[in-house]
Amino acid sequence: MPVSATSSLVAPTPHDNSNIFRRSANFHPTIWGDHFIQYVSEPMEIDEIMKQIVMLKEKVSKMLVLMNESATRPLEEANLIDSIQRLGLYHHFEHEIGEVLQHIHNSYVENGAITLNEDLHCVALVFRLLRQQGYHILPDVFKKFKNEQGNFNETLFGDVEGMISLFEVTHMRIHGEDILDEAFVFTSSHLEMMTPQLSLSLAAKVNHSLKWPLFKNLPRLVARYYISTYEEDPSHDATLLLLAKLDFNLLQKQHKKEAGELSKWWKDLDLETKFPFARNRIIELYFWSMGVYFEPQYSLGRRIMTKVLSLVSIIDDTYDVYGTIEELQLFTDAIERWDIKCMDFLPEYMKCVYNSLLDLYEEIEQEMAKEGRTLSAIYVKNELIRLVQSYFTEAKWFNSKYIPTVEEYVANGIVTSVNYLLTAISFIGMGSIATQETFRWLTNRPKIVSASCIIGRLVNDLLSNEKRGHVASAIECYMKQYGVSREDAINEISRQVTNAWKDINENLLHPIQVPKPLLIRVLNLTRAIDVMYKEEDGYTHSLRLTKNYIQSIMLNPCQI
Ligand SMILES: CC(C)=CCC/C(C)=C/COP(=O)(O)OP(=O)(O)O
Repeated sequence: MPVSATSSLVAPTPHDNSNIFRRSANFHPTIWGDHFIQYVSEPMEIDEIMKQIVMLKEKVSKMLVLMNESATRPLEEANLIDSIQRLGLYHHFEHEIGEVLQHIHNSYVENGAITLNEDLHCVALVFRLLRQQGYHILPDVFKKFKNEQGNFNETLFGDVEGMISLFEVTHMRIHGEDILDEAFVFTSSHLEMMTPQLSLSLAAKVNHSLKWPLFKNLPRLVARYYISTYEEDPSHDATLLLLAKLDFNLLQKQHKKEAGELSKWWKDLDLETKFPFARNRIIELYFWSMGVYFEPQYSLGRRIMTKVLSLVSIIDDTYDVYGTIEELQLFTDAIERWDIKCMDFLPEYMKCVYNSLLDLYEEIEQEMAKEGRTLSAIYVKNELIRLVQSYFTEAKWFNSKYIPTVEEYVANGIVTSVNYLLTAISFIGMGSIATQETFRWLTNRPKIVSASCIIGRLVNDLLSNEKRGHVASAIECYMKQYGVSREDAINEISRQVTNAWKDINENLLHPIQVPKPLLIRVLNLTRAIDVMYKEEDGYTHSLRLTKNYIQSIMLNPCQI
């Protein structure tokens, strides 16, 4: 897909700006202001904590090795691994966990089928852990929980833990797994009905699972929640809990500092004053980037991703809300040419974002040069150009009141979901495993990334379609094309989202085409959408759920 300039630049005719009708979206102002800037100069004082963490890690590592050597109790092993993962510690024990799961696979799986003769919770837990690891396990093992009529047994209603575990599994289902489609309907509907009869704590657990299923949640949010519930469980392992808390707090300090540095960068550019019509959400964007990779070594990736997103967000608002079609033509041309000289041809207010974008691209090039990966930067530039071209297509459609077909809309909308660009940027932060070959793979629009883009576009449309002042959303396109009600269109679009998740899940199973850590970035990008667009557009309206997320993982430390 070559990128080329589509029209020539001409200097804008001087005009009286005050006569131009400009739309306004009235976005709420920043919640955070300069709050995070104070953390830039806060001392890290990590030596003592690091020593403690190293010691605790050794203990947990020994626990895993010992368990693997004496491996006779799969439930115990699976529970330990599950706790380590939920507590946000997986990255410390990747190797040991891999060994234990391999052992479980060798001992309890034959021809893809789990042979464990255990209760629903145990079977579902082992299934989930193995599938998460990439093993292609068959869901036939759940047949034994069905009755002669082929329905799931009503006796399972008494087994809330088992029902929750099965519900969690269903989010990893792939195409053709009818039994897991049925299990999803069975568990979600019955768990919801059961909550009034449960104890307060169990009902809270059920409600949390229903709203934030593990597989679709962001790992830091999972960790913060689980650290508090694990502590309340009398059978918790004290070593594991202490390690989780210390590690969480240490990382939180790093995240706060990084967010503070980005806040300062944003403030120094003074983009808030220069683009009063745009959303001012630098901290929300850092949270988004942290969702993609939270681990300490990905600081560069988080920095670059947040900066790019903050400029993309201004550009999106310019195309959706503020810019006239003539101005947008000029900006699109300038981006296609990618040349600082184009600044002279842009309206005054656009110059700053154009200049900042070119500066940022230079920063990315320099960072990549340090790692001997200069060529990688070009993929980011190409994705940015495609994004802006697609924004312009939407603006032209809106301007001419054209309602595209669903196919036309989605082909363009998967680009404006921003996830192709974000995947390329996430690879920038992954070091040498993101080779030229993997970037080329990305350029060929692999299914897993396209599915993530489809989810990004459609979920955004499902949650914000009523309030949009711009191009017709997927729902409206579908309603017009097929002459159906809004409700029917929403059902169909939701079905497409479910299917796209199945594509993602399928492409995470072995054999995989690129290193798993790169695929995890795509998964996390998609999780970020699920979290951000939970009950509302939590990016635009960040005062409620998003604010709580940020407070819980970026500000509130765990009490030791
Ligand atoms: C993925 C991220 C964090 C991108 C940066 C900001 C952005 C464009 C958010 C989506 O806004 P929107 O809901 O207005 O998008 P659209 O205009 O495409 O509907």
